[in-house]
Amino acid sequence: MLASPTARPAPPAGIGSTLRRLWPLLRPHRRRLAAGGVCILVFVLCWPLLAWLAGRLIPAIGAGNVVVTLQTILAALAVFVVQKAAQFGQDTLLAAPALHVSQALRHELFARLQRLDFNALEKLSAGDLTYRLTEDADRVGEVIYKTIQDTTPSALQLLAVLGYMVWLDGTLALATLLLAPVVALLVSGFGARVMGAAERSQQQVSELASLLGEAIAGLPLVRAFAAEPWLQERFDREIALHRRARYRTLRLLALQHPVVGLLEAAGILAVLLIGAWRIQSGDLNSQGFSSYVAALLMLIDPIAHLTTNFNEFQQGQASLQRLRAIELEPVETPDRADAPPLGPVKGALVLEDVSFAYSPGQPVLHRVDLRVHPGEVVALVGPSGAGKSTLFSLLLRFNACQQGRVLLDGHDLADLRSRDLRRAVALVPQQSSIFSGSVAEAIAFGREASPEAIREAARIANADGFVQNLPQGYASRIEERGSNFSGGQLQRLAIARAVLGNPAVLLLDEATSALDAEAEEAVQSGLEAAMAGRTVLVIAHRLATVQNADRIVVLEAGRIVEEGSHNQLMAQAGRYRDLCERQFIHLES
Ligand SMILES: Nc1ncnc2c1ncn2[C@@H]1O[C@H](COP(=O)(O)OP(=O)(O)OP(=O)(O)O)[C@@H](O)[C@H]1O
Repeated sequence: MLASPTARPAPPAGIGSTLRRLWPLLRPHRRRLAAGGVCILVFVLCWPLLAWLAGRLIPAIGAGNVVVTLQTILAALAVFVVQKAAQFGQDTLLAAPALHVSQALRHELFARLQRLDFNALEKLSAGDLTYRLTEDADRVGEVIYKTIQDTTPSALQLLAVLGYMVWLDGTLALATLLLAPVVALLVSGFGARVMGAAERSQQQVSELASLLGEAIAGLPLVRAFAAEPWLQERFDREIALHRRARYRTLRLLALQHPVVGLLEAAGILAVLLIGAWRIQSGDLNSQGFSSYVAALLMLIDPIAHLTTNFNEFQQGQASLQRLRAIELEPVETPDRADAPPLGPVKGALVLEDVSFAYSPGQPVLHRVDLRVHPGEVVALVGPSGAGKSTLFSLLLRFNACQQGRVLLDGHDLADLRSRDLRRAVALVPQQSSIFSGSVAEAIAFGREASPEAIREAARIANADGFVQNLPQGYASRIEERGSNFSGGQLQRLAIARAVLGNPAVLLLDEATSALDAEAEEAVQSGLEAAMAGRTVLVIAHRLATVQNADRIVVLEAGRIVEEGSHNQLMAQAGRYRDLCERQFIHLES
């Protein structure tokens, strides 16, 4: 029952490919980015200026020179005001593009999800996908924001301050710089390990989300089977795995901060020693050295930011990779560029020598030939796994047959625009999944429809009566999974949704769930009205539909084994009669 597979992993992405992936999303915001860039520049250039002022200030304080001290403090204050204003500009100007990018990323991914190949989609877990589109997308957005608004200024600050230090005293700067590669190596080494650990921990959360998705949907069933301890144990196992994976990441991060911090402290102490030697040998004066130390202290902040951001960048890359994995899943075959629009449809369906397999070498439909005339009602019956739902999936072009052709009014379905096809062929699924929202929205389901058209569809489906009796009529809210409506009411809404666009063909997957006699009668009367004047293919479970159908087609192991009216097939004493006797014997008698 639980946890379907997660999307396959994408190959590892480097920083370059990450930026290449994100740049098209950033491009529309280049003006704001440029303005933000100017603010960053002002912000960054203020640092060497402040270091220079510190060089003047510290000796002036030491000499008790109040005038110079006051002048320098006022100048520093002015620089701080400019710098903080630039920082505000940079943060506000760059926040919008960063947020837009994460929104665009989510939009693209959701659009991709809507186009995914049905088989690929069915194999993916809803919980895992939800996690990717929420948490992973959020993390990527956060990294984009940080990279633009924090990492870039920090890196530039580092460069500007280092440049100033080299200008002050090359030898001292060289000694300082010798430490930098050691720090950089350690940081990047840690980064790679943090990324690996983060990926494992995110994968674990995904699996947790898959389990939760299934658990929440199946909670009534779990309770009915008293399987709570089993599910709890399974959940506990997942959260323990998650805790362990998360702990590994946190331990790495915990180790990284003191190691980098220690290196920095040792570096500063070494610089102080070398500074004393430079002053002694007369190569540097105390003002220059004060300035140098101030600049050195100004390096700590950007290094700390860069280290943290680098880790977050690595974690963000793990998330981006998980998002990219969705992009690698196959999508539905797009419509042919020259697909002609489908005019008015009569509803003639033809399956010509159709064979289909989900996996190579395991055919589910074998050389099926079927002709359904406009307005005809054909019931599909057959044992479980015979291929009835698969046949429906071909008629909606959720799947394409590997051999033969499926035609609607003489047009090969492969040549039609999927949107046209799905407007002409409407589905009433077995489980009437209705989206939350108002009743009118649930019937319209994204299509332009006047209130009258919606009401008319509901009237046909025998739903208008009960909807009118709701306190807010068609504006009444349907909760998630239709929990505030009865099974029969939801089925009638699903019928209304199907007939709204006046489709020529109706595919009915009759609900097998037991409705009470009254609800069943209400649904049945809705169905009969909906079927009038349309070609109907029905996966039949109700005896009434089977008996009233113009033709009954018996499918077995992917082949049509019998065809005819109820009476003809009963007279034949073949598979159909056998099925009837087994399934409906009490009704027959
Ligand atoms: N997405 C899929 N991937 C692989 N195999 C599938 C998939 N869907 C269905 N099958 C297989 O194809 C065969 C036909 O399944 P199908 O759902 O079409 O049968 P059915 O007649 O509708 O059964 P039921 O009455 O139980 O719904 C079964 O063996 C099933 O296991």
